[in-house]
Amino acid sequence: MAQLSKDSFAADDRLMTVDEAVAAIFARMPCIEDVEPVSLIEAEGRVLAQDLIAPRDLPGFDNSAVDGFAVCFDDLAPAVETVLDLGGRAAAGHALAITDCRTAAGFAGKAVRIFTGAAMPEGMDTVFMQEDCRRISDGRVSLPPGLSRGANRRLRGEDISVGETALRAGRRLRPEDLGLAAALGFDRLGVRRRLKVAIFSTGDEIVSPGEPLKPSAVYDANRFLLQGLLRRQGVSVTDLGVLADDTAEIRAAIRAAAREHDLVLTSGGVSMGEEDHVKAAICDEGALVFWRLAIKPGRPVAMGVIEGVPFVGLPGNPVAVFIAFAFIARPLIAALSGAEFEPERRFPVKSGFAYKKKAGRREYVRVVVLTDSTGALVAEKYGVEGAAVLTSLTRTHGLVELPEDVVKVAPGDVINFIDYDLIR
Ligand SMILES: Nc1nc2c(c(=O)[nH]1)N[C@H]1C(S)=C(S)[C@@H](COP(=O)(O)OP(=O)(O)OC[C@H]3O[C@@H](n4cnc5c(N)ncnc54)[C@H](O)[C@@H]3O)O[C@H]1N2
Ligand code: MOO
Repeated sequence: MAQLSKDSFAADDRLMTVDEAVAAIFARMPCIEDVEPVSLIEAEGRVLAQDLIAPRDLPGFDNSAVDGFAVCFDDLAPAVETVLDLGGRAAAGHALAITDCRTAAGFAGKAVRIFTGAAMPEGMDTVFMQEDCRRISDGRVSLPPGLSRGANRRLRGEDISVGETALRAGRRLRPEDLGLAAALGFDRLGVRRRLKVAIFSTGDEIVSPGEPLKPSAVYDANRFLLQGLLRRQGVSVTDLGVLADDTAEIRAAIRAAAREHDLVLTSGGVSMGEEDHVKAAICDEGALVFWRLAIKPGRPVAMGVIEGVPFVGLPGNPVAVFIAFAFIARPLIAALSGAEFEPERRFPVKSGFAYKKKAGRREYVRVVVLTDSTGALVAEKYGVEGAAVLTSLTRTHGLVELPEDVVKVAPGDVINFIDYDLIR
């Protein structure tokens, strides 16, 4: 794997903004090169390694979008109903069956009974839906006026034409992408190998669920939160458990993890106290590339390079883990995996709350989104604020993003909402 140098990022005294950190990650982070072929069904969530070029037109032939009657538009009377003889039958997957021998030379002046997906008979350009037509018993059909030329016909190549780029390299493949690839005839795709990510929690007070809880200990929420978040990113996760607040132990564990993985993530131990050993371990074992960003929650997040492998020390508070993961670790994973990364869409909503904040940092407020009596979407802040409050994540819909320059929000102000589904 390509390795990062110790001086990959330049740090200065001012707190870096989230945008600066992400831009630096994308500018400097080498992505994994290895590509593996996988079956289409295994490709969901994986990162496409090369552009996928359409080897054929889609659809491959002009065909009917409805069950009904195909005609040549020029055979229709402009303003009144038209009665035509039926000359054939076109069913999907079958050759056109000519039912009227007299028309074997062509269908001029005839209609053809046609079904959805059947190829358009040559020379025909328009299809009536069967429920708009009247069958006349002697093999004729009455067609109403008013349809436009080309109605209910799907043109060859209207979805995608041969030679066009169907999916770009770097696409994290979604179910609909697999549908498109399959429709173009691909049964395997070249994807980047899964990123190998190691995680561990730190802290003398942290106990794995299932174990007895000593006084003043807490159960490890972060490893489980993180594993879920990581799985959704399509990476392979190694759970290294909980490490005590011991710099030597943490240093050794991080070094060993870096040798076997593409990325190491920890939680806890990155703030100011003398018990915060993770930051110290990164400085000793490798190089700190940033520590503390202009973001709340999540400010103490640390990033480093150990043995050429990126390392992110997420803060201990679970909400800080969630947010620093969404806005720092997730873009980093995209960069390392060679995946495209676009800032997730923000939706304007009305604020239902008043809020004050410091200039210069970006804040994320956990909110429920409701509809008011005028039909407008209103964001209501969750009642309990702290970054340790897990129910503030489980009982809300998403985050309101308050940019660096904002210092206060009043009820009724337009603010930007990000649904959790877009960031995990
Ligand atoms: N003097 C200062 N104190 C703190 C600052 C600061 O700037 N100056 N920053 C605060 C902020 S903001 C955060 S966030 C936390 C980050 O602290 P650490 O990353 O050093 O994390 P810990 O001190 O180890 O733990 C913080 C908190 O989270 C709990 N925790 C830790 N790991 C887990 C886990 N796996 N599952 C559940 N809960 C966990 C831990 O028990 C603590 O309560 O620092 C503030 N302090
Ligand atoms: O930045 Mo801390 O993450 O608010 O609790």
